[in-house]
Amino acid sequence: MSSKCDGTTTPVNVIGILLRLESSRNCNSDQNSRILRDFVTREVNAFLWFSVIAITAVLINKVVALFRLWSKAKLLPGPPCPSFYGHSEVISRRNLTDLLYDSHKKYGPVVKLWLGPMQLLVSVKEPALIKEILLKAEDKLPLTGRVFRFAFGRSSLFASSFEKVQNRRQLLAEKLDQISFRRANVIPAKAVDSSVGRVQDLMIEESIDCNKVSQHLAFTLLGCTLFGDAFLGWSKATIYEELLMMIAKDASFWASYKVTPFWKQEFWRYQRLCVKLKCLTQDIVQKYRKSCKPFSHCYSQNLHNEIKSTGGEVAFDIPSCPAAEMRNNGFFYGLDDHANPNEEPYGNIMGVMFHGCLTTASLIASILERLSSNPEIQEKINSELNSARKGSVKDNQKNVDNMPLLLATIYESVRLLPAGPLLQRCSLKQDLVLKTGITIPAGTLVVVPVKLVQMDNTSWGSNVNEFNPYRFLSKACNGTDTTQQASLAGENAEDQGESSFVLNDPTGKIEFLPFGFGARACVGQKFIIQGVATLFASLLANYEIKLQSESKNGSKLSTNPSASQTLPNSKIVFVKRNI
Ligand code: HEM
Repeated sequence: MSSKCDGTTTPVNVIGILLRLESSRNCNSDQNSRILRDFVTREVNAFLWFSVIAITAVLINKVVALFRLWSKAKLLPGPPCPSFYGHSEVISRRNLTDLLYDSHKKYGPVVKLWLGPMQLLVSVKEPALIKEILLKAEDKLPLTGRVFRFAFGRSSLFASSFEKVQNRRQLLAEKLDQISFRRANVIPAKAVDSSVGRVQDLMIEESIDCNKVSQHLAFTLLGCTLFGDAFLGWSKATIYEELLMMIAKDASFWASYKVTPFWKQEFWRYQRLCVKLKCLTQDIVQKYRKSCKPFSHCYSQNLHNEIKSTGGEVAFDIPSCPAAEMRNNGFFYGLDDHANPNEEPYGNIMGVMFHGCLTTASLIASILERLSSNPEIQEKINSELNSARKGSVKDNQKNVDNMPLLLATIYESVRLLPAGPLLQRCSLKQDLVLKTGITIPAGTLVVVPVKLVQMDNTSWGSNVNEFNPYRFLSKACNGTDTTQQASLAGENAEDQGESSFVLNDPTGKIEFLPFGFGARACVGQKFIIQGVATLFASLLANYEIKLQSESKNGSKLSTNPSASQTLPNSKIVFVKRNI
């Protein structure tokens, strides 16, 4: 007799043995499944415990970070928080610049606002503090990179971390310097030439929409810079411009989603526009690479002859640009690196077109608006242009360099209407400790309200709201180097007669921030100031810009420094000069 696993006994014979074998197999499989069940239960329990511990650790971390942020933020001045969710509701009801204007007035140069329970915004308005922050905080908020990433893929020029953009920034700056040095004048002259053709088409009842023409001039200027001759003969340029503007309209909206909105049809429509733009970018880049002789000698000679034969005049001499030199130094060489897996092919190029077009269009619109409502300044610039031409026709750069009133007009226009209302910075990893002892916690969105800084009467004088390019000029005394300061404070230099002026270049002054400052300042600043100056020199040589009579009354800009200074988009008229 032997016992079964359940305790019963079976006789020792063949059948018995078979039955015993069978029962022991059953018994083993029961045991196995019990062991398996125990194992699974233990594993699941271990996993659950691990998850609970991990989630608790994350939560504790968050709570500690929250308390740390709150305790540090408590020391910063600012309006009391209306709810756990911060000031978001107040901000959505009011313009942020207006809110900051009132808050700075009440709380001083540093003000905090809560955008959410974990998102702190600190605004700084005092020049010394601004300088320190813009030099110390080199990162930007991740949202900045998201606008470009959503539209054009991963980019190494417009990303939030400074580490990622450092190299490409330097490379772009070098390329733009080369362009400024070699062909600063030929680009705008051609841009004007090609744009004016379009300007005629855009004319409705002899007047033209200021924003539309500015957008077109900016697009042509940037296109000519990046793609050379290939751009001027490109049949798809108009579609490219339209696509770029359609994307620009929605870019911030889609980037504001924390989770990519795959479920929205409109999002896919937007993505299709971005893909189309990429295909067109590829097309023009290939054309550019094939031609690879932007502004060749041949073209400039033809253009020169053409203009001479029509009796017109170009503002400046057109330099030749040897093809071999351009082939080796092609604009995209190194800038759009296809071998880099962290970059979308053509992403940087689309990013530069996007940012460059929007900001430059806003600057051109502002200048057109100011010039059309200040005909006396326009005429003075025109006589400045005539004397510059008499002086050094051969030296391209010197011509705009010798036009201080034109340059001052550009600086004054961008002071009154900067491309964006805020500069933003962020120190992603470390707290920012300022010399004054103020600590701004890591991850805080630090903003500089550019409009408020550039409209501050303590830096710019009592006439801060007026368009007065003379604030950037000093009177040159008897041709000597001695200059009389009539600048920043905005004294009326124009009252000092028709004597020659020298420009007090505001670049690098912390009260003048349209192109930012510090490690993340705009790479295109020098290039675009020179480009736009040459563009206007060419434009004013051929046309007088006038405000259409019925839009005169409605075109006054607000004089309230906190008010959002958007241009009224007046209708302007280009009147051909008799030359
Ligand atoms: C009137 C025209 C322009 C204006 C007003 C303008 C303004 C600005 C501003 C305010 C910034 C941010 C600076 C900061 O945060 O300190 C910026 C960044 C930048 N700009 Fe411009 N910009 C203009 C044209 C251009 C052009 C034509 C290019 C290139 C061809 C360019 C390239 C860049 C780049 C690459 C950055 C990113 C810098 C970074 O994030 O590190 N900009 N620009």
